[in-house]
Amino acid sequence: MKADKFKGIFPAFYACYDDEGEVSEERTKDLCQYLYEKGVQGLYVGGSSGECIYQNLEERKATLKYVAECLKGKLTLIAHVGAPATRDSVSLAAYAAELGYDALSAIPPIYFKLPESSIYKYWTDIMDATDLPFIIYNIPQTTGYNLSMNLFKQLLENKKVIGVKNSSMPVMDIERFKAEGGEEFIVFNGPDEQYVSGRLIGADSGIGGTYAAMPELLLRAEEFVSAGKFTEARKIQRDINDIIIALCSLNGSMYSAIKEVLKLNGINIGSVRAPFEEVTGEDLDKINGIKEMIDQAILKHGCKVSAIN
Ligand SMILES: CC(=O)N[C@H](C=O)[C@@H](O)[C@H](O)[C@H](O)CO
Ligand SMILES: CC(=O)C(=O)O
Repeated sequence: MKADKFKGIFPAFYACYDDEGEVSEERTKDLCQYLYEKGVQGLYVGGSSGECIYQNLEERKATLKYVAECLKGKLTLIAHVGAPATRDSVSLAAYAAELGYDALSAIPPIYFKLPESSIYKYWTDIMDATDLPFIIYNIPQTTGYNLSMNLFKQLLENKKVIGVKNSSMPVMDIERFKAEGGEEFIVFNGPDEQYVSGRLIGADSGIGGTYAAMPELLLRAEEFVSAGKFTEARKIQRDINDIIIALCSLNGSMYSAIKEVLKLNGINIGSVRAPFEEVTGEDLDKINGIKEMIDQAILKHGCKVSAIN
């Protein structure tokens, strides 16, 4: 197991739609190329940011396919295959393996409040479907289930479990998962607002829903952390947080705000799917200001604008 390929900055990939709201091959590949050129280490495809819960299986498979066609062998690709029914997750997992993804990941079952035995079975059924390594996704804010140490330890007995993406807010959860998982076990920081603190307390890497809006800043934060430059790291985290708060302060979903920012960067991946709401009216005019905040922060912190050239 080469842990290094799971180290670094992994933007959560967005759903890319055409003007009619259908998954777009061309726009999916545009976003792939854009992020590749920024120098990120990998992508987390089809998660919350991929609007997975609002897409059908065919759409999710199409996205997995377009991303693999563009970036397989170039970046580390993690397929999120969580779905309400185990059979759909298994079908997505098998397809991701066929496409050559590097790892699978999944949220726990949603909607029904199932016992831990069912959650264990759900994740294990996904793992049994392929030879790929597996990354547990703990995101209690959206799933209502917070991974217990008990179930975590049980899952660690399966050698396919190589990591956890932890999005719960206490950074101590990251510390505990790392302590229990061990040196080789990969812990991904979930909350982008706590990237620096997550890394300091034990996270190896980060997967985040806002990274693709400002990959330069996250890559730079990582440079500061790995160089032990903690004052600089804290300062860039503050600017990242101001940007996230601004992205979340508009009248539509954060993903809509981010997609509008991306449009200003020349990347049109359409809008968001209902029930997510679009940013509209006067709030749409505020996007220019957010893009300006990102550009200013990129300059201020001496970020590389492109990894290629
Ligand atoms: C609750 C949630 O969606 N968490 C995401 C994944 O961990 C984050 O990446 C957020 O999108 C990000 O921290 C902005 O709040
Ligand atoms: C991290 C995130 O936003 C996702 O699950 O896609």
